[in-house]
Amino acid sequence: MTRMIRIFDTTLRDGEQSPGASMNVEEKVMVAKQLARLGVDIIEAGFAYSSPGDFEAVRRIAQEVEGPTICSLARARPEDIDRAWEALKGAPKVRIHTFLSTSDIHLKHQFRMTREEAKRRAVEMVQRARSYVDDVEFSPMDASRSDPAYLYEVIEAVIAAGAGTVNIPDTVGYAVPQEFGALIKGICDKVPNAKQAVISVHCHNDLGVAVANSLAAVMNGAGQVECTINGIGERAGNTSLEEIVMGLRTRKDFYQADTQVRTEEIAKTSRLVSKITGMVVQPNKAIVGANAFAHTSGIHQDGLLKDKTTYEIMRPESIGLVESKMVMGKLSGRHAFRQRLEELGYQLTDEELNHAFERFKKLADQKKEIYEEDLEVIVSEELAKMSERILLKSFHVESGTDRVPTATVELEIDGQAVKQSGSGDGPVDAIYRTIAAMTKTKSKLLMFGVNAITGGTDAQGEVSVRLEEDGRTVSGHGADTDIITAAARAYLNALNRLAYMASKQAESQKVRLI
Ligand SMILES: CC(=O)SCCNC(=O)CCNC(=O)[C@H](O)C(C)(C)COP(=O)(O)OP(=O)(O)OC[C@H]1O[C@@H](n2cnc3c(N)ncnc32)[C@H](O)[C@@H]1OP(=O)(O)O
Ligand SMILES: CC(C)C(=O)C(=O)O
Repeated sequence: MTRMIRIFDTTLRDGEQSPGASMNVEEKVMVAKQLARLGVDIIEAGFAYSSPGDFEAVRRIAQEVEGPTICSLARARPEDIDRAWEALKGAPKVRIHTFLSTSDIHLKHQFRMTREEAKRRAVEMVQRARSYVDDVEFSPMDASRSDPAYLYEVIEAVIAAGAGTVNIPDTVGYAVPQEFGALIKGICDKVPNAKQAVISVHCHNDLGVAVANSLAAVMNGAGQVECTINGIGERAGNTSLEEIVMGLRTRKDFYQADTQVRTEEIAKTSRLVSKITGMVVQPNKAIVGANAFAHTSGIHQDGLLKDKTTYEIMRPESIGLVESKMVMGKLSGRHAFRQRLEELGYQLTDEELNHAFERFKKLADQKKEIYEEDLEVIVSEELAKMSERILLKSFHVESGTDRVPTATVELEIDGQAVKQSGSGDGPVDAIYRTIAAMTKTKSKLLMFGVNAITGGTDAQGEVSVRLEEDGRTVSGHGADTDIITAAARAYLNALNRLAYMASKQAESQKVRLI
């Protein structure tokens, strides 16, 4: 049977402990609303005692965010617990999360408390929190470096005092997966009342194993995982929400566990947190990194084109991305090259494709990534070998402040001379409208751009246009010292490409019919 693991998001508390990641109240409310859309079970909205801003953030989130339980952190001190309650009171689903260390290192050097004093304080503060709310969580800070026998004693005592969740933190990221899994198993097996509470885990990533530790904990009985979006948090960060959630969802067969998270909201939430905190997600980050669904090598691209499951264990749509990305570069093969050209609207014969592919490989040796524009230059030069159906013979334009711009154009279309006049809003518009009428094109002009290739008033001007017809998009270029001539050439260049592609498609359909 699949167990449902609670997701406790602490992006707004531990996540905010990342250097430079602090968020203002409005930003925190915005993130919390997105976390609710994501479907997390609990949002740790902040540490109410720590500052007036955090108090206000906890208060606003508790009042305004519907769905998840809203939680405030509080030290094991009466003033912290009282302040947490002040921020949370009146809201429907709230939790107070109090904590105190159990490791001798912390008790001796930071708290200057005996084990007995710490246990008594923990119990008193859980009871105080329970006097305000039903839902109380206790964390024995630095649990993974604590004496297990003493840790079990404290856990038993706080559960008896009313803690419904006991969270086991690997505060300094010291534990490794087998060890941490065994610690959770020890707690579940040896603490007599462990079943009366949810055992949670909170792992830090100092050794890069926060997610692995959390998964090991789930295998050994943990029912809640604390985590942050993009894995942000104190020092090397926390367990990343997207990794734990997708790990459990993708390997439900193995873990027999899942979460209620709406994974389609993951990419959006990751982008929001990154934008607000200014913490850029590394490109190779699992799940949400820019490369997580990008395929570069020819063999992988070929496999994917045949069937996505060959090289993808999750679909990008499952985290809210539109599709996986094939990066065109020196490691790409012919299958992916043809596919990308077809997406751009080019249908090439095998021979044309082979020529273009050779040129593409040469270019890819010189450039890290090949963009659409590079592919278009390669293909257009291949296509330039084709015979042009429409040739410009001459044109004449009249325009001025006191007359309607008119153009007279002479073309050769499939060997036939044609001449026609027309008008427009300006000299270029007059020429374009006249050519469109002469060629009977149904194409739409998507883009028109002018660039000076050299400086001065005698500069060579380059015009680029982009046309769309029947789902095919092409660009056309024309250069001349006369900008109107350059514009006419660019338009005809694009029209010739559209005509060529339409004829290629018609040919391939004919072949298929035969
Ligand atoms: C593992 C974690 O991530 S825990 C969460 C960490 N987050 C933060 O610290 C962010 C918010 N913190 C703050 O704004 C401040 O530290 C405050 C407002 C909480 C306290 O500020 P100050 O009163 O100036 O104390 P300061 O931060 O210098 O020292 C911490 C004090 O809290 C005590 N303390 C720390 N944790 C706890 C705890 N869980 N329970 C009881 N007392 C604690 C320390 O022993 C120390 O007490 P002392 O002054 O008697 O020596
Ligand atoms: C407050 C606790 C859960 C914590 O953040 C830690 O120990 O890292």
